Amino acid sequence: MHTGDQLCLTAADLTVRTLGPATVPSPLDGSLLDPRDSVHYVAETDRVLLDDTLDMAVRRGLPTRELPAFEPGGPRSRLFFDPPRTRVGVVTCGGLCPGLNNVIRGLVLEACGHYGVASVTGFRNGYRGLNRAGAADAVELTPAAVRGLNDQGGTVLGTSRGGQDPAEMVDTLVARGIDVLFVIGGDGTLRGGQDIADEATRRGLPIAVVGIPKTIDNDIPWIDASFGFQTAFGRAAESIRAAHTEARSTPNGVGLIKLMGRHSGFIAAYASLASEDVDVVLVPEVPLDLDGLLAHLDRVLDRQGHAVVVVAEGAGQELFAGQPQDRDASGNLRLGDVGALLRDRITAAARDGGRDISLRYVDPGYAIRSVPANPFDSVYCQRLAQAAVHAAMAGRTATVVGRWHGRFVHVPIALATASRNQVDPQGDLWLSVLEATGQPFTWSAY
Ligand SMILES: Nc1ncnc2c1ncn2[C@@H]1O[C@H](COP(=O)(O)OP(=O)(O)OP(=O)(O)O)[C@@H](O)[C@H]1O
Ligand SMILES: O=P(O)(O)OC[C@H]1O[C@](O)(CO)[C@@H](O)[C@@H]1O
Ligand SMILES: [Mg+2]
Repeated sequence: MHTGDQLCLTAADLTVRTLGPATVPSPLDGSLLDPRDSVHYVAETDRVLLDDTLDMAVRRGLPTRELPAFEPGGPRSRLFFDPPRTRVGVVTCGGLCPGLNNVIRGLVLEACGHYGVASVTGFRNGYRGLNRAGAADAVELTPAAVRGLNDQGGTVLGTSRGGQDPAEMVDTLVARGIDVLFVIGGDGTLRGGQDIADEATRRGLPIAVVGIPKTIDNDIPWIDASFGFQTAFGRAAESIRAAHTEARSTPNGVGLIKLMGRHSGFIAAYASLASEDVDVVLVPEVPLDLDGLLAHLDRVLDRQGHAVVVVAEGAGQELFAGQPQDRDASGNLRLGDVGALLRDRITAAARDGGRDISLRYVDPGYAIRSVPANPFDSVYCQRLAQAAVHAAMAGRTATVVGRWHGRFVHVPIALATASRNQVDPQGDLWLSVLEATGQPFTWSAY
């Protein structure tokens, strides 16, 4: 995220929607320390500052209380919903991501075990499960039903892409008496959640819609990281290590690894840094000049006898200019296959230059996102789920929970979907990549 984008935000942009006054005492009283002085409860007046450098805060020239800041996540002493009369719904949408099942389990355990809600319904196969026909497949989620889910990749509820009518989805919620809907997904899912929340508000229905940020691409802004991202890049790093071993074991060995990342190159950047032996990282955020890349590779091969190139699937799309662009059911662009293009062009350039290379092309594809969450993500998923239940029970809606600079916060969905988190080519992450790989700042200047 660019500093300039952050400085444009005001306190109003960070204000989350609330369904109404919170008057119901939390049932968490009694299960915790003395509620009068428990550090557990969040003070409603407290905030988590958006800016975490002194210079940024000073540049705003505002009194401290008026600095833009997020509402903190966590349990409130007063709730909007009365737990035993509250019905909860859960849906998972979009591509798979490590930790989906952990979040489902966490939501059920927190909502049932701690708040004692009336029921938790799982809607099957993404937003499709909320349309008239799909609702028939909904399942009851109990603590017993979610036991052991945390060890499994995928989503026990199923998922899908493709739009549904918000009015029909709200009809389903009304028919089933759902008061709180948790939407687990990426930017598309959050936009869908916002539509549902807006439709409910239009009808004067007090239904809370709270998002939990899922996406291996880590492209949701104003959140340190989406869940599953760390597991996914860890898995991707294993593929890079394998490709590196292959490359360095052969004269003029070239390892080419294609990783997911439609518009954001975080997986490629982090997995490459984790592997330490990458010579070139290509991300969607940095324009690619093929001649510059090929010239650089030639020098790397001269110098060390092998080379490792990591390419995010969204990199180098400018090389497909003029070709017809297709979209998936959710409206996401289908990208040109940059991995195959690079494989062919690197091989052809080496042949033309009289160099006999051995290129190994590795595309771990879905293997990085269908695995169970690693320990870090397991903890993160559980804590996000708890934060989501706290937020919803206190009446927050059109809100996504996340962590900002290490603290759990409530982010308005409108803000989380207004832009995309991307690798900043001027930022310190990309600088680390340049330092680790030794690749040039721009290809065209090569
Ligand atoms: N602009 C939008 N408005 C309303 N609903 C949307 C919008 N974009 C996507 N959706 C719906 O949200 C669901 C998930 O969207 P999508 O397939 O883009 O995945 P995602 O949530 O962005 O996750 P990921 O990108 O990690 O796969 C789909 O059912 C889709 O129709
Ligand atoms: O093939 P599918 O399931 O549409 O998913 C592919 C896309 O999903 C993502 O992993 C995001 O979930 C992208 O990086 C990737 O392009
Ligand atoms: Mg998306």
